[in-house]
Amino acid sequence: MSAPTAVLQLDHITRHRAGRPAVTDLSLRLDAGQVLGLLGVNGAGKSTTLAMIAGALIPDSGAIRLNGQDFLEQPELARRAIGWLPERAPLWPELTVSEHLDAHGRLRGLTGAGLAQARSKIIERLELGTLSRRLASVLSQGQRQRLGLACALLHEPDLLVLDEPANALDPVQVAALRTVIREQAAAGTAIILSTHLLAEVTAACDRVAILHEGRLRYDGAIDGGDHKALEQTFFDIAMRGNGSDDRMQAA
Ligand SMILES: Nc1ncnc2c1ncn2[C@@H]1O[C@H](COP(=O)(O)OP(=O)(O)OP(=O)(O)O)[C@@H](O)[C@H]1O
Repeated sequence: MSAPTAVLQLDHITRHRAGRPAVTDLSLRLDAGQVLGLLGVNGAGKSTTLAMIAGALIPDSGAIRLNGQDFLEQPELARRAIGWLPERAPLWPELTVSEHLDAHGRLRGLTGAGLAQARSKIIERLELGTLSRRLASVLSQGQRQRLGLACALLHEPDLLVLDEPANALDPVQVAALRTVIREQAAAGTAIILSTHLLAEVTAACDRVAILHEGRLRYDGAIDGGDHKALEQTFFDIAMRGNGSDDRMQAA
């Protein structure tokens, strides 16, 4: 029996920024219902990788496939299949919460009753009801993040891309975010999130990929219990850059 088609497949992608390699020869596979944590120190290439997955940056070389389709050849399909929350949720200060959801829905091909239904559902799920008429300019950091997540989830994407989603959230908001991630994965969404905190990965993900200086240095499952070995691996890679290929696991 052949393996199911991956939701996301990166094949040897490379991208330079300002003339220097930011991501080099990166290959990754992500299946439905999986939560992959992309872990790395500042400048490791996490945001560049996620921006390529979300279609905001084009790789210099390599291929990205979404549900088996070449992403670069079919940007429309990609837009509908992906929900992206960048590091700082890009909001228009003069639009309300509800207007943001409408605008994002239309960009993803939702209209009429379908859009109204999707908007009500996500407002209820992310508890945005009391904020729906508020302008983005007056939202707190946590509320902005919640609206950004609602925009990313509105169209029920196959793939959710979250760049440092727990940044600037308080512990209650972090717990709520993890609940949404777990529920979304249980519903079959493939999720990739970036962080520089190992604890964030062990709490929210079932797999970890460690990037260092733009290269994949480790890819393995996260099991329950003691994460000391993983912590040591991350430390070795981050501090000495010598998490060697022999540590690479099959996910
Ligand atoms: N807009 C940009 N212009 C030029 N170089 C950039 C730009 N953004 C990132 N880079 C460079 O690309 C490399 C990878 O950066 P990237 O932001 O992808 O890493 P990161 O792991 O997300 O870091 P952080 O955790 O600090 O956000 C770094 O060397 C960085 O200096």
